[in-house]
Amino acid sequence: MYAEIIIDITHEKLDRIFEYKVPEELEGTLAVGSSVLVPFGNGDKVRTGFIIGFSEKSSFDPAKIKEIRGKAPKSIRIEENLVALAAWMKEHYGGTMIQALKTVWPVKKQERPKEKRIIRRTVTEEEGREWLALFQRKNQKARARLLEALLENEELDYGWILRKLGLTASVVRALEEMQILTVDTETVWRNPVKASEESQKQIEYTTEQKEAIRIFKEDFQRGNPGTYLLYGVTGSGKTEVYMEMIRSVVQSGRQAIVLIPEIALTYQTVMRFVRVFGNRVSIMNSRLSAGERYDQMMRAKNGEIDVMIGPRSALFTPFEHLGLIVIDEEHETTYKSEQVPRYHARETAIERARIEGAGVVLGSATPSLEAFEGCRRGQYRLLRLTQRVKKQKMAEVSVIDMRKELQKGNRSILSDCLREKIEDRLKRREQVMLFLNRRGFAGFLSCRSCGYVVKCPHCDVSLSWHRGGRMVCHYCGYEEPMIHTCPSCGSPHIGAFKAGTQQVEDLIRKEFPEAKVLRMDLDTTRGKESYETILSSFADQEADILIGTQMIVKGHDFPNVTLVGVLAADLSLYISDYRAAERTFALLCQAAGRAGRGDLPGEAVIQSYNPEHYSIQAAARQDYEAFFAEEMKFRTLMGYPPAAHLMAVLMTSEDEALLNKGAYYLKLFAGRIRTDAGLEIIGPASPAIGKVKDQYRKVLYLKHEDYRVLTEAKDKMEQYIEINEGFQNIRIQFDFDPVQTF
Ligand SMILES: Nc1ncnc2c1ncn2[C@@H]1O[C@H](COP(=O)(O)OP(=O)(O)OP(=O)(O)O)[C@@H](O)[C@H]1O
Ligand SMILES: [Zn+2]
Ligand SMILES: [Zn+2]
Repeated sequence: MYAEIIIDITHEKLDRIFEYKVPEELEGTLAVGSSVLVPFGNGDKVRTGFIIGFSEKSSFDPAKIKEIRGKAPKSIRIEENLVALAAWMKEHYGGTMIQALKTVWPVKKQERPKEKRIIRRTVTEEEGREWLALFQRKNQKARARLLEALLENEELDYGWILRKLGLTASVVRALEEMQILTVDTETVWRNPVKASEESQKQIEYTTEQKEAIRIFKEDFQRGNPGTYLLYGVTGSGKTEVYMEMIRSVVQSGRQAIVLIPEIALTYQTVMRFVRVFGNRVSIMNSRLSAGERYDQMMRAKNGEIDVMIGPRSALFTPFEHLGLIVIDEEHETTYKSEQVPRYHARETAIERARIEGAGVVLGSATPSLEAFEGCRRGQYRLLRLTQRVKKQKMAEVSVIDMRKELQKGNRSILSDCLREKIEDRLKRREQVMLFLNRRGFAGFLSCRSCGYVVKCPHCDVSLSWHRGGRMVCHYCGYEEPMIHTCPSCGSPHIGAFKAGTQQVEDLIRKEFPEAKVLRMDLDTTRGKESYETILSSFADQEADILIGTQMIVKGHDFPNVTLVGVLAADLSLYISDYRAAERTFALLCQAAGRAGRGDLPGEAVIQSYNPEHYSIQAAARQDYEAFFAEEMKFRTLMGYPPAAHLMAVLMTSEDEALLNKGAYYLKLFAGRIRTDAGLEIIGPASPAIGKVKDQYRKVLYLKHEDYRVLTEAKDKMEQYIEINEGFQNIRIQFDFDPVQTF
């Protein structure tokens, strides 16, 4: 018997299957996904490898095939289904098989769970009392204290009781030798979710909710759930629908994964699930330690939980009988991985569900073009929630032309209209959210006399002005003190002109000194808990105005918010990215959706320098379908996803001349791959950011309607790079249907 093995080394040249003989004594104990020790390379150094298949016959001379040395110690087998998923990911997104395996099974073997020691009384109560009397007679106080505690509780936590009673380990050992107690070591699967006392409130589903639930349940019970898009306006009760679907999945003995963008993975959201599923729910997020993540994986594998909630990587939770994957806010760009393999969680979830016979529910108020187009093509089933649960009206939206404000002589970042409405809300003691599409105190620094922009010497991006008089690079962290004269022309008129959240806060405090203001952005939420603290104090109405970046528009329910202001709505339109309009539309709708979720009607004010743009117009009317129609025309015309597929080939090197040469030859090669199929090649271009951490970057884009033509091109390019010495000092990555520009 022979095993097909992937060696645990990330190196493109070793990205192939190696055959090893399975020794007789190991036959039957190894399976696909097992990790083993094998001799490899010069001097037969022992390496770890993963088994991805078996064969009866070898394709090489059996005499030359080496033998597996043994199982890798303390290793846990990767589920066979996840090995299959990894193979699909490698094929679909590029990268090596070992990178794909490590993506679906991110647990490193040294991440052992915490161990807990427990002391148990082994004698009866009566015997115990006799021993106690003996210790007291002999004046052995420490022994007596421990035994007294054990007579009250048959089981005690070792560390805790020693600390509490001020005992040493030798006391425990003495009683252990007398066979009064035993010390057992147990593995504790740490649970980050603490089940709450609050019980779940009873709700009567709306007609639309019932219909969505019914359709899913029927398909699921028939054994062929597919992919659904739950397209529901903000506040329409999508989360309740997911929970009901999950309940039916769990009742039939299967498990569910709920993906939520990290930013929206709040205590509020998690508790809603805990109220329904108790301690059968777990979460996975980046704030958990490696050990805690391991524990959650093991709890899932051991069948101790039914529901896993988490960001993108929770998709790989090793459930035994997966029944449903929910992707909330499916349009979010964070569902695309920025590490090789650059997978998209939506596509990967659909593939995992296909392998395991599970269903996928995508939910959004502003679906991605991919999801809505998928429904139009009949690949996904559309489930609609058109009404908010309590029939609250959607916020009334007004668009303010900021160019006209300037003409009127208003140079402030607040339009007159928004200022008046804020005043009004403060009087009525209702809450306001102000949303700014940017991070930090200010944007770039430029010279008003000559136009010079201060840039990072390593990254080719502009430096940002931070409080305390420093200029900071947001890509690499480079800092220097603020300059006061222009290095190019010597003019003193150099400074920061774009507004940031901190500047908005300063302005609001000045204009509305009586208002209590909170600010939430990356700078104020660094600490572990501060994000929750800010949100809950705003929810408890301890502040009147919340100012923030995109993180405040995500999925929070603040019933007393009746006004949402969007400052500089179009900033995200100027990013050179084919998804800029889609992102702008989604952000504006989500922002407007924060207003009027309680009993009071809501209003939103969108300030823009480009108010005619269709994404802003459609967002003002909250008209997704109008936006979709307009945007699809653009994507079709330009051959962008989802109308066609796009593959970015990102090349980086420290050596600029070598990179330019490599990019030239790679393009030449790409042009010869499929001359018949109309493969379009764009570039090589210098990305918007031409240099990061002293690495130069170039990018090629390949476009085609058929995804398979692109994966074929990727395979050929990989082969070309591998045999070509010239590419040794150039790093190359592939990105399919990228969600960002390089
Ligand atoms: N049928 C219902 N009856 C009463 N309350 C409901 C019903 N469905 C949902 N709710 C409540 O309405 C609020 C909004 O619902 P939910 O959070 O599920 O909506 P959503 O569509 O996920 O919201 P969003 O995407 O805007 O964050 C929640 O407090 C939820 O408990
Ligand atoms: Zn200047
Ligand atoms: Zn930098």
